[in-house]
Amino acid sequence: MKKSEGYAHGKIILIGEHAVVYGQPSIALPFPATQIRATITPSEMNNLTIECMFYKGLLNDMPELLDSLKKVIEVSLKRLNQPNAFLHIKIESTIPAERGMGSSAAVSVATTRALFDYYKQKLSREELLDIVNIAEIIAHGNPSGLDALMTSSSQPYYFIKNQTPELIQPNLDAVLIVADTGVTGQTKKVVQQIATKLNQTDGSHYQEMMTTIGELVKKSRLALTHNQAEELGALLTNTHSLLSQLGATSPELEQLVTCALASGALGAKLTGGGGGGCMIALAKNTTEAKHIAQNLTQIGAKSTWLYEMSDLS
Ligand SMILES: Nc1ncnc2c1ncn2[C@@H]1O[C@H](COP(=O)(O)OP(=O)(O)OP(=O)(O)O)[C@@H](O)[C@H]1O
Ligand SMILES: C[C@@](O)(CCO)CC(=O)[O-]
Repeated sequence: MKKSEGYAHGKIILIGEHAVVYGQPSIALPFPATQIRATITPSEMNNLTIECMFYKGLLNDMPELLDSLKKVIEVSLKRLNQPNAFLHIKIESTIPAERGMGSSAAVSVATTRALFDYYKQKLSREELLDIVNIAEIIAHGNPSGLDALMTSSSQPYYFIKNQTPELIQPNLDAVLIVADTGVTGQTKKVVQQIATKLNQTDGSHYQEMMTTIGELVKKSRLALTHNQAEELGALLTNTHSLLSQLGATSPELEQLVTCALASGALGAKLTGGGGGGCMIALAKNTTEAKHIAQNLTQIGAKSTWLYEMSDLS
């Protein structure tokens, strides 16, 4: 039986989420600890069928929640000149959905890769990002393009919307803890709420916050590449405070950030779209990171991961 597979992984935004939508820089890391696989086989029903954690059935009957997946399939098949393909598309994922780890972009990346592979067509990086970003407009409303890049790349990037992303080479002896509140985030909603704040008559205060986040990102790049863990930690915490003022946090995120800092983290912040989802904390070393992760679990974090920053050197 003909079969193809496409893969993508999660991403962690170290710093710059939300402000990146408005042209500020951001720094993000690939997160290969979480993965998505899309598998394509011929459909036994002479139709296009989908199987994933949210739904099993015909493409045409998919719930609105999966509109971005529907879009990515339609756009890919159109570009492949296969508008009436009879396929079964199965999505298996260890990226928690709606938690700021880029699950929507990763589903699109894996599915596009699998479809192009099924029809033995070359897929350039530009075309992949173009297709995924069309779907991300549905998922996020006004995507920066960061998630599409990061879920399909294996290296860290310094990213500014509509500019060629710059690879960065971290030099940091520290460990990042990633913790999931277990509560779904609301990226699209938070992106919309921030847009409303920026557009209101007294929105200049929020514009200034975006610029400040951009400055903190630039400083973070220096700290990340010059082994300045304490400096980076402070920059992360400052950014979290600005993201909170922008309305991107949630009670569960606040609880985990406060707990991480009280447990000795050098810094902590939400990551991704916010409104729930995941947070990150920076620890001096693995021992401290394990201690912080343990405390986060005790107060309710659903999952925690340790990310050795030296692995990126
Ligand atoms: N395993 C999956 N199977 C099918 N669709 C999925 C799966 N995981 C995620 N999705 C799609 O991605 C959507 C979640 O996207 P959303 O932007 O809210 O979260 P995220 O991408 O994880 O977070 P962020 O964009 O902040 O990093 C889901 O509503 C669904 O459409
Ligand atoms: C919140 C945001 O900055 C990151 C979501 O992972 C949105 C985007 O960049 O498209």
